[in-house]
Amino acid sequence: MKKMQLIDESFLDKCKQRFLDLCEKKVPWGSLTMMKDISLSKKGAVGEHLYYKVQDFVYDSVLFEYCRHPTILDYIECFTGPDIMAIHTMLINKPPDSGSLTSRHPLHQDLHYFPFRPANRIVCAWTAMEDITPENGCLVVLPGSHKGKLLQHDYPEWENGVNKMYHGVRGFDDHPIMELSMTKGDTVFFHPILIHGSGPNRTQGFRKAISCHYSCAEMEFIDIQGTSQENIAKEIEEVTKRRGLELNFQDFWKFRSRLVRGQQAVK
Ligand SMILES: O=C(O)CCC(=O)C(=O)O
Ligand SMILES: [Fe+2]
Repeated sequence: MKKMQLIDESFLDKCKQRFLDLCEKKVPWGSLTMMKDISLSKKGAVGEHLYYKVQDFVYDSVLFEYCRHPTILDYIECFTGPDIMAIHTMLINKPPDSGSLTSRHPLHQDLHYFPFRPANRIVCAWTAMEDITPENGCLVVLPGSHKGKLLQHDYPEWENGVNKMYHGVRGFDDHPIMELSMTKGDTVFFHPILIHGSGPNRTQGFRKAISCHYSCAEMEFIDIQGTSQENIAKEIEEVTKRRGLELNFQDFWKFRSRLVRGQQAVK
């Protein structure tokens, strides 16, 4: 589902400024995660040219307003019901590609990252923070793929390396894809099984989008042992350990989610 100019431009400009302030360390990072592009990092890029993502902004006073946007939540409620958690937050910046094509995002299903179900009660809102086209790396989707199953994900074998956590599915490169050109403020809502990704940014400008995954408050956490999600669980647990948190995959997701409407589930 795509909604035209759902979010107003001045709010998106505020988010952009927040991102720039974070890149330049003008505001403390706190519990935010700032991620560096692997090839731009090797080339010595800094600031907006280096960071491709800020995650975990549910406690950031500026960016969290996106997750609580009343119009977005009215659409989200159709999928989740009245008690809504923001579970995964990202502002994705695509700096001009260094020529190594690391600004691509491989085709994937977001459910790969989530140890809770049911999938039909999870939905992503993704808003273009500027005009986004095939040239600067728009979203690409495989229409109808949300009716499929969760597939095996691994790091793609790209010549110049792959950014952290960019796992992808294999065998879909020849499938017909749909490119989602969007103007600033346009928002897409999509299912966590939908196969999607994004192309490289071949322009000299930046491409930014802000997104939040939501779920109903009463999700069931699942044991992913013996499933295709073991590899991402292991990777996430290693990262949290390095940060001194020692959270398991399930607790990691509980820790970073926040109620945005209705009531928290009591368990
Ligand atoms: O904004 C993009 O390029 C796609 C991001 C995405 O699908 C993700 O991080 O899961
Ligand atoms: Fe995704």
